[in-house]
Amino acid sequence: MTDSVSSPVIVALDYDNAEDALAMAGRLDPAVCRVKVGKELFTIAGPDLVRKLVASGFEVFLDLKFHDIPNTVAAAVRAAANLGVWMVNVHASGGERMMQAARAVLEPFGEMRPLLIGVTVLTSTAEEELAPVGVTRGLDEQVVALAKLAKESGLDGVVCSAREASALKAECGKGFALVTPGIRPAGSAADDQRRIVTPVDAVKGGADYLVIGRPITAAENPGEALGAIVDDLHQAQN
Ligand SMILES: O=C(O)c1cc(=O)[nH]c(=O)n1[C@@H]1O[C@H](COP(=O)(O)O)[C@@H](O)[C@H]1O
Repeated sequence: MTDSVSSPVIVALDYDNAEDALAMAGRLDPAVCRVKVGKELFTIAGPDLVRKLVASGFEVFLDLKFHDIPNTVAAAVRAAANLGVWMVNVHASGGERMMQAARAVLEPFGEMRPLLIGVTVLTSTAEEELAPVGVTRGLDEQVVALAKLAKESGLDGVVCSAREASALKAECGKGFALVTPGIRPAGSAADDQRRIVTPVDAVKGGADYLVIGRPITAAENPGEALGAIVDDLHQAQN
């Protein structure tokens, strides 16, 4: 894990065009936060946009949540590594062979390889939504089981809700990164998220990275919104 960035915040650049994404990145400081490129932006703006963000000094989380046969996922993860991203993710529910293949393909990149992260249960998912898709154990149990599988498959960490962070730290250990979306400063709208936690509580619970989109990008002054979150985190640390 790198500590070249002074806060654990990863700003989700969820835009439908490269110009808006680059404009937002231009208002952020790569020494203070990282940025995330997800499915919509990548589908529209593609690898060029990722290269531009990397070239402007940002550590980029390429959030495409790969889930496919092992060969296809491994090839996609290699392509992401070739873009110079800092973090890339796959769905842990894709299984052990898929995750192992994704991890193996990063070996030749050595220390330059991106962190490989497994998605457990999306933060927009509520407990009652699991049974209809065939998951009969409880949500917390499912998150822990997928995180353990991701760890055994050689991954560097998982995406989970900060609500599950302390249980996962206990199960998976300190060096296993917990990346937590569904972060909402007190008083912000939950939007479509279901398992939300404030930034300070997330870090106190053991989250290593906080993925934050709308509370920053939809704020009247995104720089101030980020600054307020970072200040709260620093105060909570001291
Ligand atoms: O992998 C992710 O980043 C992710 C996983 C998850 O379980 N939940 C989740 O919200 N995300 C992403 O995190 C971001 C959250 O954005 P906001 O809800 O606007 O803060 C979005 O880009 C989501 O795609």
